[in-house]
Amino acid sequence: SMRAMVDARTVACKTTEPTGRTDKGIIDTQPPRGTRDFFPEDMRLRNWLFGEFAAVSSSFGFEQFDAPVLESEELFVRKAGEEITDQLYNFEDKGQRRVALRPELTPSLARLVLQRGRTLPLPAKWFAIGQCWRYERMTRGRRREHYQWNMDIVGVAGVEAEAELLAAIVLFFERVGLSKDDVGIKVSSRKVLQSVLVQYGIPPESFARVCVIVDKLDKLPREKVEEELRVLGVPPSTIDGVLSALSIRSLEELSRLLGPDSEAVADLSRLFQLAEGYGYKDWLVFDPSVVRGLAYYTGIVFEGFDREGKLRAICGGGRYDRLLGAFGGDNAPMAGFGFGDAVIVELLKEKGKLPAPPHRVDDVVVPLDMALRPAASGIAARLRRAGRSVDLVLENKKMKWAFKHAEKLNASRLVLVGASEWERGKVVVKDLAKFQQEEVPVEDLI
Ligand SMILES: OCc1cccc(Br)n1
Repeated sequence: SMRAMVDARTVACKTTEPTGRTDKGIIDTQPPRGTRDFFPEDMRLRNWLFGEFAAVSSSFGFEQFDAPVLESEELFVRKAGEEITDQLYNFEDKGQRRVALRPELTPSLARLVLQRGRTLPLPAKWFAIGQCWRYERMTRGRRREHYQWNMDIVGVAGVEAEAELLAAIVLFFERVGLSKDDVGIKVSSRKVLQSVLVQYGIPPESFARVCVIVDKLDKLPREKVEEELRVLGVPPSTIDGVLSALSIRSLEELSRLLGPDSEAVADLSRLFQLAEGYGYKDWLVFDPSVVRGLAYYTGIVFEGFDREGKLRAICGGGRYDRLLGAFGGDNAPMAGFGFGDAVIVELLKEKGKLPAPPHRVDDVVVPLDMALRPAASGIAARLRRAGRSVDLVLENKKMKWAFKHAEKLNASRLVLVGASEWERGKVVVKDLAKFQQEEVPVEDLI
């Protein structure tokens, strides 16, 4: 067949020329480095996952938004040494504009909020599911794109916003069959680190960079982190203070360290109290070593993790009250999270809970001879108008083939359009689940 020939010739050709064409003229059928194709079976899983994201978002009354994958580079240029901006997929376009493929959705959200300005009714509860990009040297062979679900609340200063966002994450986990024994959510506040740095006299303008470096503690050896902090002018004595604060594991201890009127303690205590109300307190783990790697977080931060500790963070988020100001606008309180499409699939696979949604149709319609093809097309049209999914057999096939085809498509019914029945204004409907058939007048067919 054509396909076999193409495959054989593709295999036979060793390398592709820079144009992507082999010396035999076949294009490279692989997707660009670091990207994925979604064949139908992959798309069915993706549609299932995104369907769960959207269902949770709407059960929280959130509205969906989107923005271009391509954004002005200035949206993402931050001087805090984040991995996400170091790996920006940026370039100059043919109009000499500095542009970038978005590495995250939050800056676009901020841009839309600024675009609406005071006309935006607050609180705004928006969600998005969008493809995000990074340009990573392929030495690490990691992906360069993923899809991320975001939920954000604009205009709520209290930790009630974070509690609501955490509730959405918990509901998602429950919906996909994961329990608090499978996953948890580490919660802290950047105000912990902030107050420690103030105690050690570190200037506030270093705060974002210190957070980005401290976030690497679970990725880099400690001396590497200490080295990066030292380069930033954070003396070793401060580092010890910071690291000891991050090893605290209870709010009582934190309160002793930071004092009774610490904002961090107040925020976290309130958050755990709300979590009790929602009923997801047991999903939370107070862990001040969680700072997250995005420069703009200012308060509560959190990240979902697998209790077996085999995988990277499942999701992450927090409060970022100063992002609009960083874009030159008036600040508004904001909190949100990002939830990628990769780790969750790995985790569900591990847990044997990854669905494999089958392709199916309601009806297969088969004309039993060529002259009845227009009639069969009319039957298919009628069924489709009634909302049924219909596979109309487009070539002249025998009954035996039609049966096998209907089974492959997990069809509920096989509708046969045959000459003798058609003369009487009827078609034969075989119920493939109950192994019974009946003659149905066309006007009664749905
Ligand atoms: O989570 C960091 C990230 C950003 C963009 C693309 C990919 Br893949 N990963």
